[in-house]
Amino acid sequence: MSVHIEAKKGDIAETILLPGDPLRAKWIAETFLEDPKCFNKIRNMYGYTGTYKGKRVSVMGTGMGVPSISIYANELITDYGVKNLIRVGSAGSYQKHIKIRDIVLAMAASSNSGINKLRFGGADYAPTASFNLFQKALEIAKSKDIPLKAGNILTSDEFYEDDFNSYKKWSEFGVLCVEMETAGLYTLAAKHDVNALTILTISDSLVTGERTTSKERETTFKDMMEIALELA
Ligand SMILES: O=P(O)(O)O[C@H]1O[C@H](CO)[C@@H](O)[C@H]1O
Ligand SMILES: O=c1cc[nH]c(=O)[nH]1
Repeated sequence: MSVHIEAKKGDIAETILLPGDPLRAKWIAETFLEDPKCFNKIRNMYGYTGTYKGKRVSVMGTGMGVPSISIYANELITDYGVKNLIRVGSAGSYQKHIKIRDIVLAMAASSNSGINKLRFGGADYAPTASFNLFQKALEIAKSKDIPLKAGNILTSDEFYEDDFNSYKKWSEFGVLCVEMETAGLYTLAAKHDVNALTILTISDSLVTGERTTSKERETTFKDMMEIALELA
């Protein structure tokens, strides 16, 4: 048992899927895993381990934002020996060509979070995806005919910005979309020499103001989940 996870050693698989929402973790476990067993309920941050096509895989919520995912990623890696951390999240598009329901692989994560400035004494660190997971995700998507976009994303500390138009600076420099955890996840994976990849489904667009309905989100999330589970 660690501070925020009540699982016993060995309860968590080497590969884990990490949605922000603990209820999405429960839905993934109940929808896709065989024989899922719940290993965590502390703070209602549900975690499950089951099998997918005969392989052991876990899924657990991370909460929202870099501080929250950093707590769970730290404990999963150092207390439970997790080696592959695959974030499955939603994101807001910053580009005209990144449409609602598109799937985006985060090659790198820019950030307005202060955590790496603190860590690196004011210098910039570039958190990047693990090459082997990234390459495998491309192959899986190709074999399943699932179109993908990939590039730099923004990990933001804010969901509600004071200045709505501030996204345009990131957009001008090629950032594809915004979410709130990946820079923290990629940095910790690098520190501990494990693998991490973020797969995102576009749930809304800052460019057009469109939003997906709950039903649409559920079905498009399925494509993202299939890529993530095949990676496991
Ligand atoms: O859908 P999830 O994985 O929670 O990801 C996105 O949604 C939340 C904001 O609504 C943030 O956690 C953001 O990163
Ligand atoms: O962090 C997020 C996630 C989805 N949509 C956004 O605009 N921001």
